[in-house]
Amino acid sequence: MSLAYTTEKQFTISAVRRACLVTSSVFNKLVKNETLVKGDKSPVTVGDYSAQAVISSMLHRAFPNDSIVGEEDAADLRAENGALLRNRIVELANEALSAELGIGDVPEWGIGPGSKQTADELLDAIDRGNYEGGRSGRMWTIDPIDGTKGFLRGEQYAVCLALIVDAQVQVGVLGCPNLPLDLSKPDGDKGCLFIAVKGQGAQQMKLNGADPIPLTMPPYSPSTFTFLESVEAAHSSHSTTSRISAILGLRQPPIRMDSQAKYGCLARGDGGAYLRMPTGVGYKEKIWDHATGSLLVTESGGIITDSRGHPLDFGLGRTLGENYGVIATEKDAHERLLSAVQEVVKQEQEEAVSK
Ligand SMILES: Nc1ncnc2c1ncn2[C@@H]1O[C@H](COP(=O)(O)O)[C@@H](OP(=O)(O)O)[C@H]1O
Ligand SMILES: [Mg+2]
Ligand SMILES: [Mg+2]
Ligand SMILES: [Mg+2]
Repeated sequence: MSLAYTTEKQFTISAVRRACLVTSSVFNKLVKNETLVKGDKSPVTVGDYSAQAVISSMLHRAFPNDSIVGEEDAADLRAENGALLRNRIVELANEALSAELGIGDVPEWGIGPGSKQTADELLDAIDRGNYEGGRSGRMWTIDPIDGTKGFLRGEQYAVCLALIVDAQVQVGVLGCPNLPLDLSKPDGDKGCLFIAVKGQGAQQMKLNGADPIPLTMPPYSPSTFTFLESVEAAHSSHSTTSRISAILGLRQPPIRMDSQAKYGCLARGDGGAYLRMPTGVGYKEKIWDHATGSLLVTESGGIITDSRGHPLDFGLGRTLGENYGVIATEKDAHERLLSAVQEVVKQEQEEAVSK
C-alpha cells in the first residue's frame, strides 16, 4: 500500500526549497526601497512577495483545483508607483522558477531551466492566495517569509507551506535557511528543512540535502526545560512567559527566536515548549503562522493547544479565531505547563481588574 500524500509531500519540499532560493538571495542584499509597511504596520519585503509568487505558481500547475490561503496580496505591486518593486519581484521569482532541477523536482510544476512567467502571471499567482479558508475541502496555506522582522534583523525566519484537508493539517514543511543544524553550534552548518505528514512522523534534513532524520521530542527534563518564544515582545508577552517560568522553577532563560523555526527546534528537542501568550486584546493568530508548526509538534510526540487547553482550529477561516495563546510541548509535560499558564492568566486577570 502506498503512503498517503506522497506527491504532496514531495511537492511541498520542492516548493519550499525553491522559495528559499529567493529569500536567501534577498537576505544577502536587501536594499532599503525593497521593503513596504502594510496596513497593519507590519513589514513586507520583495522576498515575501517573490517567495509567495514562486510557491503559488507552482501550486497552480501541480494542484490547479486546490484553494490557497497566502499571507500576501499583490495590491501594492499593481499600484502605479509599484513598478520598481514589481520588476524586482518578477526577476527574483523567475530566477528561482528557472533554477536547475534538483532531487524530486518535477518539470510539470513549472520549474527548471526556461521556466518563466510574465509579470501579470506572477501577480495573479500572489493574489490566488486570497481564499478565505473554511472547514471543508483542500487548501494550502503559505507564509512566504514567517518572521519578516527577524529576516530584516538578519536573524531567523522560515518559509512555510502546509496542506489542510477538511480543517486538518496533513502535510507541512518549513525551510529555515539561517537555522543552525545544532543550536549549540551557532557558527556551524546552517539551513534546515522540517517536514511532517500526518500519521507518518516528523523529519529534519539539511535545506539542500537528502537523508531525513526522524524527530522525536525528548521527555520532560527539569534541568534543561525552557521556553521557545518570539523575539518580538509585541507578538508574545515576555512578562507572562517569565511568570510561568517562575512558577515552574525553570533555571534556563527562554530561547528567543523569530518565526516557526521555534516549532522545528521544539520538534528536534531544543528548549522544551513553544509558548505564545497574547499581548493585548484583538489580535487573531493567522493559520499560516501555525499550520506547519502544529503538525511538527504532534508528529514528533507533542501536544499543541491554546491556553484553555483547546486544540487549534484551522477550519475557521484565515485566522484561528479568538486568540488565547499557543502552548506546545511534549505530551507528558503539557498538563503541568497548562496549569501553570492558567494560574498566571488568572493572576493577570485579577491584577487587571484591581487596577
Ligand atoms: N500582535 C501580534 N501578536 C501575535 N502575533 C503577531 C502579532 N503581530 C504580528 N504577528 C505575527 O507574528 C508572526 C511572527 O511570529 P514570531 O513573533 O513568532 O516570529 C508574524 O508573521 P510574519 O513575519 O509572517 O508577518 C505575524 O503574523
Ligand atoms: Mg507578515
Ligand atoms: Mg508569519
Ligand atoms: Mg510572513
